[in-house]
Amino acid sequence: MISIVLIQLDITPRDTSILPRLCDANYEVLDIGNRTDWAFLPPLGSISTKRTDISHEQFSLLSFSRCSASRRPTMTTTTNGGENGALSPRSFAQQHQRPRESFKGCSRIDDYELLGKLGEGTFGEVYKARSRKTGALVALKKIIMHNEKDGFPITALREIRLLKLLKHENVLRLEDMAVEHHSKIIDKRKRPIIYMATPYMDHDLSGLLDNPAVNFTIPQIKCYMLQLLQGLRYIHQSKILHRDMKAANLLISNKGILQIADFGLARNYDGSVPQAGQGGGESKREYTSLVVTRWYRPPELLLHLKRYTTAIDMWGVGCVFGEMLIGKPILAGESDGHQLEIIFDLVGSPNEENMPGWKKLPGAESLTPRPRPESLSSKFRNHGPAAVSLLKQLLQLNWRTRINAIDALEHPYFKSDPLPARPEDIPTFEDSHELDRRKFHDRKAALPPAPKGGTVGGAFDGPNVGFANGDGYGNRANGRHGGNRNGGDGGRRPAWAREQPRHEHRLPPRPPPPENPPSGWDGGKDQHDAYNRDRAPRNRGGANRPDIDTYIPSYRGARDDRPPRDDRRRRDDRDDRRHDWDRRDRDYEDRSRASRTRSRSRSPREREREVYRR
Ligand SMILES: Nc1ncnc2c1ncn2[C@@H]1O[C@H](COP(=O)(O)OP(=O)(O)OP(=O)(O)O)[C@@H](O)[C@H]1O
Repeated sequence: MISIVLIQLDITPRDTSILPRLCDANYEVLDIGNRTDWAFLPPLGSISTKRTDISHEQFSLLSFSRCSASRRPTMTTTTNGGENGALSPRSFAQQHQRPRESFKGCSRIDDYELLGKLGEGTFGEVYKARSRKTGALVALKKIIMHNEKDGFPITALREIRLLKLLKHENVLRLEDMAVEHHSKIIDKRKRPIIYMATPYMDHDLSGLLDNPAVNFTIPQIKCYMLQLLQGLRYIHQSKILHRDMKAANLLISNKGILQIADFGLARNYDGSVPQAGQGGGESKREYTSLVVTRWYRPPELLLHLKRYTTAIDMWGVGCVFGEMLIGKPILAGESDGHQLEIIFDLVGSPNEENMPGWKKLPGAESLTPRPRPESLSSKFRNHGPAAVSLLKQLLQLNWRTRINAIDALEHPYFKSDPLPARPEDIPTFEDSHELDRRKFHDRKAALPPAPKGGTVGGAFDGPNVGFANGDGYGNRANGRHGGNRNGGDGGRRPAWAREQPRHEHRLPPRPPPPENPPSGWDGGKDQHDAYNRDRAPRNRGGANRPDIDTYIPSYRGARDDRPPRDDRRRRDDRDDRRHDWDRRDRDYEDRSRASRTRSRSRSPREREREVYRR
């Protein structure tokens, strides 16, 4: 399948005949001319894992004004006239090409003033910048090229393509693309760097929850949840799976608006869109199960279901909801096996009743989970029956009946007191992004220790306070409700009836320095910090635990001794898809003999392609 076409040629009658066919196939004609580049963007979902056949230079010619599927023409004529009579293929294409004035190509990086770094992700770094043309604040996401021979990264094309098509208040907008050309003196052979420009958002949810000065109120949580569900309902109705739902991918402005971001793993799906009262339904086809950051990954993906649905994103919404309620991630697994264990601890172990067909899933074959009841109701009881009910429906083991966004929006939780806040009524906060976590951590470390044996904790509580004094979900061991400044009143009123939920220290414990440091390690402080930040928590199961740890995209295999990719070196220790070299190698070692043989016979790039094939 052609992923993107950019052709430079003299137009001949034979050549022009492809134009209407491309229009028919919903390709977007950006420009045609006698001796010029033709640029076509592919229809949604047609991006394959083959070479993108497009260089950065060519890419920078493309136009990035918004398009919509409905605007595209459909051609009913045949290439030699057909129903449209006299219309020649070339005239047809010319009539349907985008107006020339909208074809403006990318901006230059000089059009922006860089103001600082906001985040470092799997696929690039994100900077805060100001447009010199409009004065508007933007976030510039740098697209990193890993293998220049393969052309422009397919993941970035997917993300750009999807963001261009989506238009909703609760979905991040792609406003522009910017190109940075290398200075001729330094290295003019180097490829230009491309950035995606999106409106600047003051916070991401993960950064905001880490900010000790911020305490979410219940109306605020309801307001964010409603916006999240509205955005997701729109995404799912647009036939798109997000596949990386997590707090760090939810951006929030100081106007109280929440937007879903990071479509780097998103793709369109086949089959019908969710219907009210019908959960996520069934999938028509298979996709890769190696998606979603582990802490937000649903049990069916951990058990390698390939016919998954929009329900995978709804599980992530459940995790985010729980995280907002207790102020820290609710399911912080240390490996895939551990992740399943803690899921079963929370929602009960799977059986034919609560997860029909689970035993037949590829990852369940050798699994015999210890039978246990659900503990969610008691762990979240302080947040009220409506919150527990919604959380239970979002965190349902059975993906077929897990609540969908349409029904979740109608849940009584949003209609009971206290009612959701209006976005404009939510207070403003200091900017809080992924990279601010360290700043907040240091600030907390500088605070005086909480009084020994005291019941007042809140922002002064250490990382384990919830578990030491209760169960970490806002319940105290002595049976009283969370006694912090957000929720504690000695148990006289249930926490859910008050406005402030519990908010605890969310940073996971700092792991020890590496025993087998990655190549290039010299033990310097920066390296040490970066390594520790990036490193996933150690496997509690010990060396013999037959546990694997997966996250995609996995670029390095057991036999790959290339240095780690720049963008994988710095990794948030809560999101472990990006690093931990020895663990990833062990992951490959632990896989079945067949897949090991297969993976060793392929280059990391081929493995990466395989991951994205679906
Ligand atoms: N428009 C924006 N405004 C403010 N901050 C942003 C914006 N876009 C991204 N960020 C910050 O950058 C971080 C990483 O962005 P994003 O998730 O899009 O990149 P990524 O490379 O796909 O990351 P990841 O691998 O974590 O999914 C976000 O968590 C957020 O803190």
